[in-house]
Amino acid sequence: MLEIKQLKKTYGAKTVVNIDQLTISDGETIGLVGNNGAGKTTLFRMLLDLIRPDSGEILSKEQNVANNDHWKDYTASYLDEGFLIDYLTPEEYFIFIGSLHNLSVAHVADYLKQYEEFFNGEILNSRKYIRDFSKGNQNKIGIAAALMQKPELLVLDEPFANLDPTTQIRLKSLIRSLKTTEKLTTLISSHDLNHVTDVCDRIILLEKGLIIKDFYTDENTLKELEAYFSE
Ligand SMILES: Nc1ncnc2c1ncn2[C@@H]1O[C@H](COP(=O)(O)OP(=O)(O)OP(=O)(O)O)[C@@H](O)[C@H]1O
Repeated sequence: MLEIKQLKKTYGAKTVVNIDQLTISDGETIGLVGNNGAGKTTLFRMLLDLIRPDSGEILSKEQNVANNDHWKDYTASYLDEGFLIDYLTPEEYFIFIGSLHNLSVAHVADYLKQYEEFFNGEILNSRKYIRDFSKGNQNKIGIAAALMQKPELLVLDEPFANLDPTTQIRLKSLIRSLKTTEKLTTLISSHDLNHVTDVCDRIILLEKGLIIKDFYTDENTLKELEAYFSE
């Protein structure tokens, strides 16, 4: 699905992403971990062509994301509330996103039914603008909207942050079920080592833009990561 080659991004004198080679296969659920400033969001932003690398490339289905738009047909993402439209209600936003994917209002309403539990009664029919929702509820809106296009690749930046424990657990079930039913490839950055090792089958550890570890999760992964981060 993805191939990263000699990717570098610098800000001033500081190299914030420096990845020589990385391949991500179809259907993998990848957890990107690393302390503040490790380069996780910068990597995601380059993957979504929101910023350009200084050198190197990111190939999605063998095509450079910086040179063509094909990846947009099958890639969904929610990085932060900048992806939302503040002055719309959630319903208006979902209908707008649906229209981008040629979905009718009725289709969108039908799609949203499956998120009833995930929304926990707090999102729909609330007569509030998106800007007036809590950060956690904004996350839920962004994630549900991202999934509307039935993506093959999903990119989520710290999706567990600001979610209540019940929704964190529901989000993990959602990610697992999309992996099984849709063979979705997912990239998640997270500071929550527990959740990320629980839901991901592969962990990539970034430090100062470099990949320090890249391994498949097993029953020892959480302990190994905790040991690494407590050094
Ligand atoms: N536009 C920018 N201008 C200058 N420096 C930047 C810019 N964007 C990011 N950086 C720097 O790049 C480094 C990596 O930032 P990034 O946000 O990718 O880290 P992160 O791993 O996502 O961190 P966090 O866990 O805190 O979200 C940081 O040192 C940050 O200050």
